[in-house]
Amino acid sequence: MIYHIPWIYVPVRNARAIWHQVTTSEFPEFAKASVLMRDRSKVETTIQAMQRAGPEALQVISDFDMTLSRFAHNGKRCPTTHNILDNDLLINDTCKKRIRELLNTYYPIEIDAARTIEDKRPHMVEWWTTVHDLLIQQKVRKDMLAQAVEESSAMLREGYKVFFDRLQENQVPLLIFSAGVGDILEEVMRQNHVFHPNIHVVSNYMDFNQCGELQAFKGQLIHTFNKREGALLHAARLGKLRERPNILLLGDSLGDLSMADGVAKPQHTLTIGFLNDQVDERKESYVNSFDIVLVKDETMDIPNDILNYVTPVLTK
Ligand SMILES: Nc1ccn([C@@H]2O[C@H](COP(=O)(O)O)[C@@H](O)[C@H]2O)c(=O)n1
Repeated sequence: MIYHIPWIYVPVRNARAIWHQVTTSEFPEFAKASVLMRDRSKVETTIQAMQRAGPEALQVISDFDMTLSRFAHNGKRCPTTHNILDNDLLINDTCKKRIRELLNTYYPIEIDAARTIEDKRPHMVEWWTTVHDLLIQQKVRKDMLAQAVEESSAMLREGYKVFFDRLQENQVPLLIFSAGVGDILEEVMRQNHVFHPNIHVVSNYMDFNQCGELQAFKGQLIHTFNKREGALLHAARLGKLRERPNILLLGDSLGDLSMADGVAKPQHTLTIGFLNDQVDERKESYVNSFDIVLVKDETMDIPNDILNYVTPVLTK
């Protein structure tokens, strides 16, 4: 007989094994129905090893859009950093219409479980470059960005403050590696009072002319599926950060798994994947690729629980 229990994805073949897993866990929070794991005992051993090494050995590498920020709230989609620019303050109606058409064309390709990453890459380059060109044509104004963020429905995941503050208090570096728009994600964090000094951002930053109008995007384009190149390119700039051997990695796309490829000598890596959309189609590949998969979970509860084990509470 094959039993299925919520937090373990693979079928368990006998009642003794189930009893063992239910009763011997040091990590009761993994019993949440939204938590899937391919190999729970490996996850637990990794957390224990990270705990022994302490916060000095830890770094967190995270994607931003739909990972630190929410995918949905009260049944409505929340905007990505690109979508926040869809505002009358910044772009005209024709441009909005075109950007929405592009989203409807390319987002389904980005999340299509039947296509390979190699197949998706050229489409992503096309999507990002077309949208960036449109934004440049609109001469998006730097002084309007903060208001656009204020007026947007962007939200960080529930429990975000505990997450950001805990990392800052323990001086654990947080590397945000985003294919979104760097200026916008910084502003989202600023307005939520969590843009702490331990945060380093690698993203697509806007380049403004002397009048404060968008004239280009800086550096090499980052899209969902070229983060490995970005990680290697920025490795030198990240200096000491690269030397922290234990990594907690958070992402919402299989492309995010390469965000840690620039780390010098990784020892213990724990990957958490937020599975927000196309759950049934993508569940299997996410469980095969991430150590922990959080299904339609809009909270930071599991990352916070893990940080509880690995970093001490220093205030209150
Ligand atoms: N014009 C665009 C381009 C991309 N997006 C979405 O933004 C996300 C950014 O990537 P992360 O690395 O931060 O996850 C990506 O998943 C795209 O769906 C967009 O909304 N508009």
